[in-house]
Amino acid sequence: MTFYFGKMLEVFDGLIDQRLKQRQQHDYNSTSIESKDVLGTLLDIIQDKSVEIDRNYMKHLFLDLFVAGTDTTSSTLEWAMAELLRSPDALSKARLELEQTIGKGKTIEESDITRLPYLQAVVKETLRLHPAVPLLLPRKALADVEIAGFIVPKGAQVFVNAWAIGRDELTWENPLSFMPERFLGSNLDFKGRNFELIPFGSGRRICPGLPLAIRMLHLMLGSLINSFDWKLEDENMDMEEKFGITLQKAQPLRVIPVAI
Ligand code: HEM
Repeated sequence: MTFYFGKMLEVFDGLIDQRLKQRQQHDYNSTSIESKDVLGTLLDIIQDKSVEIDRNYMKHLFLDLFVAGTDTTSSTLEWAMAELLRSPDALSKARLELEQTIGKGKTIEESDITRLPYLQAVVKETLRLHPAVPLLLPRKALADVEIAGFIVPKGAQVFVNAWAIGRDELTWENPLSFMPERFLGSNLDFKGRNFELIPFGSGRRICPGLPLAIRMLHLMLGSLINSFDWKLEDENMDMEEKFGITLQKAQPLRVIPVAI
């Protein structure tokens, strides 16, 4: 792990050097896509506000964003595809909605997402059953606290089991079934206000990548469904989970895209 982190830090170093060089060139375009990404924004802040941001901090910020943002988003997408391929009815509904709203095979734009309630419900249902960070990030009690008759002593490490909350039969009807319909016409979402669905956590340490992750998930999932038909390599797909900091599929999803 340390080896890979070291390699990534080297890559970031190279990118920062390259970008600094570009910005010194006369034809540097301050409105280009690159200048608006995280690195461009940080360099703008340093330049415009004359603040010093240590290069080492910058590299470790990028490392945080990569580590926190890649496996989480890709495994959620994998679970969403796996669930849809096991639920032909849900897949047909998602596909029909895309066809009718944006047109078969067309590329999805960010602005289309609000017009795709079924796709949004599929993403919510996937995050309910397969929260990528199942125990959120650990907390530490600052003082003795009593919750529901239990004392959590000062200094105790506390995990919040978002995975179990999403499968609680007192809250969810048929908790183990993949039913995106349960979210249609409901205001319940994953932005930290509804404690029955907290795949991104809640409160001041809620996932800062939520807005990006959500856009990416809808765009990627919608594009995959709208651009191809999909065939499972093995009809008896295994849905076992591999437990870890992130919740992965134990057996990677293997599917064959078929041209539409
Ligand atoms: C489906 C995708 C994602 C899920 C399910 C997810 C989930 C989470 C969760 C549960 C936490 C801990 C929150 C808590 O304990 O209350 C977290 C923290 C974090 N996430 Fe995400 N995340 C996702 C994508 C991303 C992306 C795309 C980024 C950035 C590009 C990101 C950056 C972070 C960072 C930096 C933290 C630590 C925040 C802190 O400690 O204050 N995440 N995420």
